Amino acid sequence: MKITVVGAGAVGATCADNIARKKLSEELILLDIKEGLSEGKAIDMMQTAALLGFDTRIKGVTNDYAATADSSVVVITSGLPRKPGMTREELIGTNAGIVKSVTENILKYSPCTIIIVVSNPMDTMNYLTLKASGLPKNKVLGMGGVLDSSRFKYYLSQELACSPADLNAVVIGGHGDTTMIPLIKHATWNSIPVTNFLSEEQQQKIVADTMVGGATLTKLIGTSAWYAPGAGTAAMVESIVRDEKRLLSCGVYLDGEYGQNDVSLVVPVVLGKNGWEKIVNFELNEQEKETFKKSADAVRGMNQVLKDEKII
Ligand SMILES: NC(=O)c1ccc[n+]([C@@H]2O[C@H](COP(=O)([O-])OP(=O)(O)OC[C@H]3O[C@@H](n4cnc5c(N)ncnc54)[C@H](O)[C@@H]3O)[C@@H](O)[C@H]2O)c1
Ligand SMILES: O=C(O)C[C@H](O)C(=O)O
Repeated sequence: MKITVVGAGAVGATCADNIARKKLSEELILLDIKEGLSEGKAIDMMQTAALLGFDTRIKGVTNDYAATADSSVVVITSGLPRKPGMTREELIGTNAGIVKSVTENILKYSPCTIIIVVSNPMDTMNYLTLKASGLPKNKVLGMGGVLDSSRFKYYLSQELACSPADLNAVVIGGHGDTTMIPLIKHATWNSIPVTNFLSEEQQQKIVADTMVGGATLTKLIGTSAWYAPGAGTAAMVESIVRDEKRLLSCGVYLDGEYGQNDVSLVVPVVLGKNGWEKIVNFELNEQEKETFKKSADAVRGMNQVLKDEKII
Protein backbone atom coordinates (compact mmCIF):
# COMPACT_ATOMS: atom_id res chain seq x y z
CA MET A 1 0.00 0.00 0.00
CA LYS A 2 1.09 3.54 -0.77
CA ILE A 3 0.09 6.72 1.06
CA THR A 4 0.97 10.22 -0.14
CA VAL A 5 1.25 13.36 1.94
CA VAL A 6 1.32 16.59 -0.06
CA GLY A 7 3.05 19.46 1.73
CA ALA A 8 6.17 18.63 3.71
CA GLY A 9 5.80 21.56 6.09
CA ALA A 10 5.03 21.34 9.78
CA VAL A 11 1.74 19.42 9.54
CA GLY A 12 2.61 17.27 6.52
CA ALA A 13 5.90 16.09 7.99
CA THR A 14 4.36 15.39 11.40
CA CYS A 15 1.55 13.45 9.76
CA ALA A 16 4.06 11.43 7.73
CA ASP A 17 6.08 10.74 10.87
CA ASN A 18 2.96 9.41 12.64
CA ILE A 19 1.98 7.28 9.63
CA ALA A 20 5.45 5.69 9.55
CA ARG A 21 5.56 5.08 13.32
CA LYS A 22 2.17 3.39 13.13
CA LYS A 23 3.37 1.27 10.18
CA LEU A 24 0.29 2.16 8.14
CA SER A 25 1.82 1.50 4.69
CA GLU A 26 4.79 -0.04 2.94
CA GLU A 27 5.38 3.14 0.94
CA LEU A 28 4.94 6.76 1.93
CA ILE A 29 5.49 9.62 -0.52
CA LEU A 30 6.08 13.11 0.80
CA LEU A 31 5.65 15.75 -1.91
CA ASP A 32 6.35 19.48 -1.74
CA ILE A 33 6.85 22.28 -4.23
CA LYS A 34 9.95 23.52 -2.41
CA GLU A 35 13.08 21.89 -3.85
CA GLY A 36 14.80 19.51 -1.43
CA LEU A 37 12.43 20.00 1.50
CA SER A 38 10.54 16.71 1.26
CA GLU A 39 13.64 14.79 0.17
CA GLY A 40 15.51 16.03 3.24
CA LYS A 41 12.65 15.41 5.69
CA ALA A 42 12.05 11.93 4.23
CA ILE A 43 15.70 10.96 4.73
CA ASP A 44 15.64 12.41 8.25
CA MET A 45 12.56 10.30 9.08
CA MET A 46 14.09 7.20 7.45
CA GLN A 47 17.06 7.67 9.78
CA THR A 48 14.66 7.11 12.71
CA ALA A 49 13.52 3.73 11.30
CA ALA A 50 16.27 1.76 13.03
CA LEU A 51 15.49 3.52 16.31
CA LEU A 52 11.70 3.33 16.11
CA GLY A 53 11.42 -0.05 14.40
CA PHE A 54 9.30 0.71 11.34
CA ASP A 55 9.92 -0.49 7.80
CA THR A 56 7.80 1.99 5.82
CA ARG A 57 9.83 3.31 2.87
CA ILE A 58 9.48 7.11 2.97
CA LYS A 59 10.43 8.94 -0.20
CA GLY A 60 10.49 12.71 -0.64
CA VAL A 61 9.86 14.29 -4.05
CA THR A 62 9.67 17.80 -5.45
CA ASN A 63 6.45 18.16 -7.43
CA ASP A 64 6.89 14.70 -9.01
CA TYR A 65 3.32 13.44 -9.08
CA ALA A 66 4.27 10.29 -11.01
CA ALA A 67 5.85 9.08 -7.76
CA THR A 68 2.45 9.27 -6.06
CA ALA A 69 0.80 6.89 -8.57
CA ASP A 70 -1.73 4.43 -7.14
CA SER A 71 -1.87 5.93 -3.69
CA SER A 72 -4.68 4.49 -1.58
CA VAL A 73 -4.91 7.63 0.55
CA VAL A 74 -3.64 11.15 -0.15
CA VAL A 75 -3.38 13.81 2.55
CA ILE A 76 -3.32 17.44 1.37
CA THR A 77 -1.54 19.82 3.75
CA SER A 78 -0.08 22.18 1.15
CA GLY A 79 -0.80 25.86 1.63
CA LEU A 80 -0.16 28.80 3.90
CA PRO A 81 -0.75 28.57 7.64
CA ARG A 82 -2.21 31.59 9.42
CA LYS A 83 -0.19 34.08 11.43
CA PRO A 84 -1.25 35.49 14.83
CA GLY A 85 -4.32 37.71 14.51
CA MET A 86 -5.54 36.08 11.28
CA THR A 87 -8.57 33.88 10.78
CA ARG A 88 -8.32 30.65 8.82
CA GLU A 89 -10.76 32.12 6.30
CA GLU A 90 -8.23 34.80 5.32
CA LEU A 91 -6.12 32.04 3.73
CA ILE A 92 -8.71 31.20 1.11
CA GLY A 93 -7.28 33.45 -1.63
CA THR A 94 -3.91 31.67 -1.69
CA ASN A 95 -4.85 28.19 -0.58
CA ALA A 96 -7.77 27.61 -2.96
CA GLY A 97 -5.47 27.76 -5.99
CA ILE A 98 -2.91 25.47 -4.34
CA VAL A 99 -5.46 22.88 -3.20
CA LYS A 100 -7.21 22.82 -6.57
CA SER A 101 -4.01 22.28 -8.56
CA VAL A 102 -2.74 19.64 -6.12
CA THR A 103 -6.07 17.78 -6.37
CA GLU A 104 -5.94 17.79 -10.17
CA ASN A 105 -2.35 16.53 -10.23
CA ILE A 106 -3.04 13.79 -7.70
CA LEU A 107 -6.02 12.48 -9.66
CA LYS A 108 -3.95 12.10 -12.83
CA TYR A 109 -2.02 9.32 -11.10
CA SER A 110 -4.44 8.06 -8.44
CA PRO A 111 -7.95 8.45 -9.90
CA CYS A 112 -9.61 6.26 -7.25
CA THR A 113 -7.82 7.52 -4.15
CA ILE A 114 -9.32 8.72 -0.88
CA ILE A 115 -8.35 12.33 -0.12
CA ILE A 116 -8.04 13.87 3.33
CA VAL A 117 -7.93 17.69 3.23
CA VAL A 118 -6.08 19.53 5.98
CA SER A 119 -5.29 22.88 4.33
CA ASN A 120 -7.30 25.83 5.66
CA PRO A 121 -9.95 27.05 5.67
CA MET A 122 -10.63 23.33 5.83
CA ASP A 123 -14.41 23.30 5.35
CA THR A 124 -14.13 25.33 2.16
CA MET A 125 -11.01 23.50 0.93
CA ASN A 126 -12.76 20.17 1.44
CA TYR A 127 -15.78 21.39 -0.53
CA LEU A 128 -13.42 22.62 -3.27
CA THR A 129 -11.62 19.27 -3.39
CA LEU A 130 -14.87 17.39 -3.73
CA LYS A 131 -16.06 19.66 -6.55
CA ALA A 132 -12.69 19.82 -8.34
CA SER A 133 -12.04 16.09 -8.11
CA GLY A 134 -15.42 14.70 -9.07
CA LEU A 135 -14.67 11.84 -6.65
CA PRO A 136 -17.58 10.11 -4.91
CA LYS A 137 -18.48 12.12 -1.80
CA ASN A 138 -17.43 9.34 0.59
CA LYS A 139 -13.83 9.56 -0.69
CA VAL A 140 -13.23 13.18 0.27
CA LEU A 141 -12.80 14.02 3.95
CA GLY A 142 -11.70 17.07 5.90
CA MET A 143 -9.51 16.88 9.00
CA GLY A 144 -10.46 19.33 11.73
CA GLY A 145 -13.12 17.68 13.88
CA VAL A 146 -10.76 14.97 15.08
CA LEU A 147 -8.33 17.67 16.17
CA ASP A 148 -10.99 19.89 17.72
CA SER A 149 -12.50 16.95 19.61
CA SER A 150 -9.05 16.07 20.96
CA ARG A 151 -8.53 19.68 22.04
CA PHE A 152 -11.98 19.64 23.66
CA LYS A 153 -10.91 16.56 25.65
CA TYR A 154 -7.70 18.32 26.63
CA TYR A 155 -9.54 21.34 28.06
CA LEU A 156 -12.08 19.07 29.79
CA SER A 157 -9.33 16.94 31.30
CA GLN A 158 -7.57 20.03 32.65
CA GLU A 159 -10.72 21.20 34.40
CA LEU A 160 -11.74 17.74 35.64
CA ALA A 161 -8.18 16.71 36.52
CA CYS A 162 -8.77 13.44 34.69
CA SER A 163 -7.24 11.44 31.86
CA PRO A 164 -8.32 12.61 28.38
CA ALA A 165 -8.48 8.90 27.48
CA ASP A 166 -11.50 8.48 29.77
CA LEU A 167 -13.47 11.23 28.04
CA ASN A 168 -15.96 10.99 25.26
CA ALA A 169 -16.44 14.43 23.75
CA VAL A 170 -17.23 15.53 20.24
CA VAL A 171 -16.95 18.73 18.19
CA ILE A 172 -19.15 19.17 15.12
CA GLY A 173 -19.97 22.08 12.80
CA GLY A 174 -17.21 24.04 11.07
CA HIS A 175 -13.47 24.09 11.69
CA GLY A 176 -13.47 27.83 12.30
CA ASP A 177 -13.05 29.99 15.42
CA THR A 178 -16.76 30.85 15.39
CA THR A 179 -18.25 27.88 13.53
CA MET A 180 -17.14 24.90 15.61
CA ILE A 181 -19.58 23.40 18.09
CA PRO A 182 -18.14 21.51 21.08
CA LEU A 183 -21.08 19.40 22.28
CA ILE A 184 -20.51 19.76 26.00
CA LYS A 185 -24.00 18.62 27.02
CA HIS A 186 -23.25 15.27 25.34
CA ALA A 187 -19.72 14.85 26.71
CA THR A 188 -19.09 12.11 29.24
CA TRP A 189 -16.40 10.98 31.66
CA ASN A 190 -16.63 7.20 31.34
CA SER A 191 -20.36 7.49 30.62
CA ILE A 192 -21.10 10.06 33.36
CA PRO A 193 -22.13 13.46 31.92
CA VAL A 194 -19.28 15.94 32.46
CA THR A 195 -21.91 18.55 33.24
CA ASN A 196 -22.43 16.71 36.58
CA PHE A 197 -18.98 17.93 37.63
CA LEU A 198 -18.71 21.38 36.03
CA SER A 199 -20.43 24.67 36.76
CA GLU A 200 -22.15 26.48 33.89
CA GLU A 201 -19.27 28.99 33.96
CA GLN A 202 -16.64 26.22 33.69
CA GLN A 203 -18.56 24.65 30.81
CA GLN A 204 -18.70 27.93 28.91
CA LYS A 205 -14.97 28.49 29.38
CA ILE A 206 -14.11 24.99 28.11
CA VAL A 207 -16.27 25.51 25.03
CA ALA A 208 -14.79 28.96 24.35
CA ASP A 209 -11.20 27.73 24.84
CA THR A 210 -11.82 24.82 22.47
CA MET A 211 -13.25 27.08 19.78
CA VAL A 212 -10.18 29.31 19.77
CA GLY A 213 -7.75 26.45 20.46
CA GLY A 214 -5.99 26.91 17.12
CA ALA A 215 -5.80 30.70 17.46
CA THR A 216 -4.36 30.39 20.98
CA LEU A 217 -1.52 28.18 19.71
CA THR A 218 -0.92 30.41 16.69
CA LYS A 219 -0.47 33.38 19.02
CA LEU A 220 1.98 31.45 21.21
CA ILE A 221 4.01 29.83 18.42
CA GLY A 222 3.81 32.50 15.69
CA THR A 223 2.42 30.00 13.18
CA SER A 224 -0.30 27.37 13.52
CA ALA A 225 -0.03 24.07 15.36
CA TRP A 226 1.23 20.77 13.94
CA TYR A 227 1.62 18.00 16.55
CA ALA A 228 -2.08 17.43 17.21
CA PRO A 229 -3.07 18.19 13.59
CA GLY A 230 -0.51 15.65 12.35
CA ALA A 231 -1.64 13.02 14.88
CA GLY A 232 -5.33 13.69 14.12
CA THR A 233 -4.79 13.22 10.40
CA ALA A 234 -2.84 10.00 10.96
CA ALA A 235 -5.71 8.68 13.12
CA MET A 236 -8.06 9.18 10.17
CA VAL A 237 -5.60 7.48 7.79
CA GLU A 238 -5.31 4.58 10.24
CA SER A 239 -9.06 4.05 10.47
CA ILE A 240 -9.22 3.93 6.66
CA VAL A 241 -6.26 1.68 5.90
CA ARG A 242 -6.94 -0.72 8.78
CA ASP A 243 -10.70 -0.57 8.08
CA GLU A 244 -11.25 0.15 11.77
CA LYS A 245 -14.73 1.67 11.34
CA ARG A 246 -13.96 4.27 13.98
CA LEU A 247 -16.61 6.89 14.64
CA LEU A 248 -14.72 10.15 14.11
CA SER A 249 -15.72 13.78 13.55
CA CYS A 250 -14.77 14.50 9.94
CA GLY A 251 -15.57 17.13 7.34
CA VAL A 252 -17.94 15.58 4.80
CA TYR A 253 -20.31 16.74 2.10
CA LEU A 254 -23.85 16.91 3.44
CA ASP A 255 -26.70 15.86 1.21
CA GLY A 256 -29.66 16.43 3.51
CA GLU A 257 -28.02 15.05 6.66
CA TYR A 258 -28.31 17.39 9.64
CA GLY A 259 -30.79 19.40 7.54
CA GLN A 260 -28.05 20.73 5.25
CA ASN A 261 -27.26 20.48 1.56
CA ASP A 262 -24.36 21.37 -0.71
CA VAL A 263 -21.90 22.15 2.09
CA SER A 264 -19.04 20.34 3.81
CA LEU A 265 -19.20 20.35 7.60
CA VAL A 266 -17.84 18.28 10.46
CA VAL A 267 -20.14 15.49 11.69
CA PRO A 268 -19.52 12.03 13.19
CA VAL A 269 -18.84 9.44 10.49
CA VAL A 270 -17.82 5.80 10.38
CA LEU A 271 -14.42 5.68 8.73
CA GLY A 272 -13.27 2.52 6.95
CA LYS A 273 -11.62 1.20 3.81
CA ASN A 274 -14.15 2.96 1.55
CA GLY A 275 -13.64 6.38 3.13
CA TRP A 276 -16.57 7.63 5.18
CA GLU A 277 -19.12 4.86 5.15
CA LYS A 278 -21.93 6.29 7.21
CA ILE A 279 -22.92 9.65 8.67
CA VAL A 280 -24.16 9.13 12.22
CA ASN A 281 -26.95 11.34 13.43
CA PHE A 282 -26.51 13.09 16.76
CA GLU A 283 -29.73 13.88 18.59
CA LEU A 284 -29.16 17.62 18.77
CA ASN A 285 -31.38 19.80 20.93
CA GLU A 286 -33.10 22.84 19.40
CA GLN A 287 -30.31 25.25 20.38
CA GLU A 288 -27.61 22.95 18.97
CA LYS A 289 -29.60 22.57 15.74
CA GLU A 290 -29.83 26.34 15.42
CA THR A 291 -26.07 26.74 16.04
CA PHE A 292 -25.34 24.06 13.46
CA LYS A 293 -27.49 25.91 10.92
CA LYS A 294 -25.61 29.16 11.63
CA SER A 295 -22.27 27.39 11.08
CA ALA A 296 -23.55 25.92 7.83
CA ASP A 297 -24.67 29.35 6.62
CA ALA A 298 -21.27 30.86 7.49
CA VAL A 299 -19.35 28.09 5.69
CA ARG A 300 -21.69 28.29 2.70
CA GLY A 301 -20.93 32.02 2.56
CA MET A 302 -17.19 31.23 2.38
CA ASN A 303 -17.78 28.62 -0.32
CA GLN A 304 -19.51 31.28 -2.40
CA VAL A 305 -16.08 32.94 -2.78
CA LEU A 306 -14.99 29.87 -4.79
CA LYS A 307 -17.88 30.43 -7.17
CA ASP A 308 -17.47 34.22 -7.34
CA GLU A 309 -13.77 33.79 -8.15
CA LYS A 310 -14.64 31.07 -10.68
CA ILE A 311 -12.42 28.54 -8.89
CA ILE A 312 -15.23 25.99 -9.17
N1 LIG B 1 -7.43 21.35 9.31
C1 LIG B 1 -6.67 21.51 10.38
O1 LIG B 1 -7.05 21.12 11.48
C2 LIG B 1 -5.32 22.14 10.26
C3 LIG B 1 -4.40 22.06 11.31
C4 LIG B 1 -3.14 22.65 11.16
C5 LIG B 1 -2.83 23.31 9.97
N2 LIG B 1 -3.74 23.36 8.97
C6 LIG B 1 -3.45 23.99 7.70
O2 LIG B 1 -2.55 23.15 7.00
C7 LIG B 1 -1.77 23.93 6.09
C8 LIG B 1 -0.29 23.62 6.29
O3 LIG B 1 0.12 24.06 7.56
P1 LIG B 1 1.68 23.93 7.95
O4 LIG B 1 1.80 24.44 9.33
O5 LIG B 1 2.17 22.57 7.61
O6 LIG B 1 2.32 24.99 6.95
P2 LIG B 1 3.83 24.99 6.40
O7 LIG B 1 4.06 26.33 5.81
O8 LIG B 1 4.75 24.49 7.44
O9 LIG B 1 3.80 23.90 5.22
C9 LIG B 1 3.06 24.07 4.07
C10 LIG B 1 3.85 23.42 2.95
O10 LIG B 1 3.06 23.45 1.75
C11 LIG B 1 3.99 23.56 0.69
N3 LIG B 1 3.31 23.97 -0.55
C12 LIG B 1 2.83 25.16 -0.89
N4 LIG B 1 2.28 25.13 -2.12
C13 LIG B 1 2.42 23.85 -2.56
C14 LIG B 1 2.06 23.17 -3.75
N5 LIG B 1 1.43 23.79 -4.74
N6 LIG B 1 2.36 21.87 -3.86
C15 LIG B 1 2.98 21.21 -2.86
N7 LIG B 1 3.37 21.81 -1.71
C16 LIG B 1 3.08 23.10 -1.57
C17 LIG B 1 5.01 24.58 1.18
O11 LIG B 1 6.20 24.57 0.43
C18 LIG B 1 5.17 24.15 2.62
O12 LIG B 1 6.26 23.27 2.78
C19 LIG B 1 -2.17 25.37 6.37
O13 LIG B 1 -3.14 25.80 5.45
C20 LIG B 1 -2.76 25.32 7.77
O14 LIG B 1 -3.66 26.37 8.01
C21 LIG B 1 -4.97 22.80 9.10
O1 LIG C 1 -5.45 27.28 13.79
C1 LIG C 1 -5.06 27.09 12.63
O2 LIG C 1 -5.02 27.99 11.79
C2 LIG C 1 -4.55 25.74 12.23
C3 LIG C 1 -5.51 24.63 12.49
O3 LIG C 1 -6.73 24.83 11.84
C4 LIG C 1 -5.69 24.37 13.96
O4 LIG C 1 -6.82 24.35 14.42
O5 LIG C 1 -4.67 24.14 14.63
